[in-house]
Amino acid sequence: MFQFITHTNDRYSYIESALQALDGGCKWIQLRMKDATTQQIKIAAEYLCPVCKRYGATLVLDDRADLVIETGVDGVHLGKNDMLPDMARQLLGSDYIIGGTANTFQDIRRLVAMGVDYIGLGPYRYTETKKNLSPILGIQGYRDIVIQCRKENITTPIVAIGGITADDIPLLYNAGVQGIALSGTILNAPDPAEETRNIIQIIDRQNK
Ligand SMILES: Cc1ncc(COP(=O)(O)OP(=O)(O)O)c(N)n1
Ligand SMILES: Cc1ncsc1CCOP(=O)(O)O
Ligand SMILES: [Mg+2]
Repeated sequence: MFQFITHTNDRYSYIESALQALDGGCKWIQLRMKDATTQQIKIAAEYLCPVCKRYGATLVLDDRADLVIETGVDGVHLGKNDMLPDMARQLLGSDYIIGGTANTFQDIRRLVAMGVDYIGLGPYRYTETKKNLSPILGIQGYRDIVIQCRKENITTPIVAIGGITADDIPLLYNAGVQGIALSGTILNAPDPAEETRNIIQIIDRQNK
């Protein structure tokens, strides 16, 4: 599992960042547009929906469960300040993907009880991409939390996030996560589509 989280810099808009990742073979985009208006998010989501379908990629929105059905995306990623996942499930039903953010094992327990499809666990390390970061987990944090999940037979996929680069991926998979979410390391690479290809190869090797 590899999710690209959209961002913007002096070279790429949010939409262009998604197009770079799609060109590189990414099959799962999260449209995250912090500080954008509802109208801007809707326009970007409605543009990316058919593009992602052409690429055979899944598209989820960050935060905005309320816009999922009307924009036609595949689901939503919810943080602690967003709609509760069980409320989102009531709104969306079982055909949509709902992800939730965790920083601790207790967060994971709560999210699993609310029926999320996957968990974004982080941050792995410091990142400029998100303000008000939760405490950094580091590799030992992931190892400890994965062990606790196994003890309680929690099998919801865990996606590591936060300041992750290509070099970190084998270590994180060895710690027991099932997926990786990336933004900056792709967007800031000299050739983001090429970096996406490189990362997909690394992840494929972990899954063999
Ligand atoms: C895969 C994934 N994991 C965690 C997050 C963080 O979500 P959230 O805590 O809601 O913070 P914002 O992204 O909304 O700033 C995520 N977006 N994706
Ligand atoms: C959205 C989010 N949530 C925790 S860290 C993060 C940012 C991930 O982006 P990057 O890969 O650039 O650190
Ligand atoms: Mg959020």
